[in-house]
Amino acid sequence: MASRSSLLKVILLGDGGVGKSSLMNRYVTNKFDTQLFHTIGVEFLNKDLEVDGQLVTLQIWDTAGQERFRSLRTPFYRGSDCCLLTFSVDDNQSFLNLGNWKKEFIYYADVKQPDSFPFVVLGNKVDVTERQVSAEEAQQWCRENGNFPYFETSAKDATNVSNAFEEAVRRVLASEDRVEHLVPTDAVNLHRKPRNTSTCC
Ligand SMILES: Nc1nc2c(ncn2[C@@H]2O[C@H](COP(=O)(O)OP(=O)(O)OP(=O)(O)O)[C@@H](O)[C@H]2O)c(=O)[nH]1
Repeated sequence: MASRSSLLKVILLGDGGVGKSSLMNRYVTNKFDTQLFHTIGVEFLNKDLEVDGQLVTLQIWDTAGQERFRSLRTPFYRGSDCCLLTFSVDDNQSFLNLGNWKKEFIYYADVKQPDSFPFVVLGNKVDVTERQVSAEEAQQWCRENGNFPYFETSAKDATNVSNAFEEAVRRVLASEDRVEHLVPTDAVNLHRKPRNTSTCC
C-alpha cells in the first residue's frame, strides 16, 4: 500500500526584517545570510519530515513584512494550516505589532474559528545581546491571546528552529478542523512543483 504524506501549509508573518526568510532558509537549507534582502510578495520552500511517526510535506510560505507589500502577500493567506507569528527580540515594535499580524491573517485567510486556529509565536534573533523584549513578556502575550506556544529562535545559530516548525506540525495534526490534503509519496504528481522549490511574485 502506498505510504501517504500530508501536505501542510505553514505561513510566516511578521514585520519586515524580523528574520522570516532567514528562519525558512535555516530550516530548509541549513544556511544563513547576514545580508538583508526584503521579500517582495511571497516565496515558499518545501520540506519533508516525519513527526510522531507521521510523514508530512511542509510547505513553508515566507511573506513580505513591509507594509508597502501588503496587497502582494495577503492573497496567499488562504488555505494555511498554521500561522507562525514572528517578531524580533531586539525590536519592541515588531512585538507590539503581533496583534495586527494576527488580525490581518484571520481576516485575509478567512478563518472561520479563530479561537481554535493553530498559531505559534516565534521570538527570533535570541543570539543578540541587546534585547528589547523579554521571554516573560512574550510568554504573557501568548497566554493572553490564545495560549499559543512560544519559541525563542535564532536563524543565525539555529537555536530552536527545527523545534518551532515541528511544533507547528504537531499543532496542525492535533487540530480537528484540518482539511486533509493527502499526497501519495510513491505517485507522480504532474501538477506539483519539485521539492525545495521557491516561487515569488
Ligand atoms: N543576529 C541575527 N540576525 C538575524 C537573524 N535572523 C535574521 N537575521 C538578520 O536580519 C535581517 C533580516 O532578515 P530577513 O530574514 O530578511 O527578514 P524578513 O523578516 O524576511 O524581512 P522581510 O522580507 O522584509 O519581511 C538579515 O540581515 C538577517 O541576516 C537571527 O536569528 N539573528
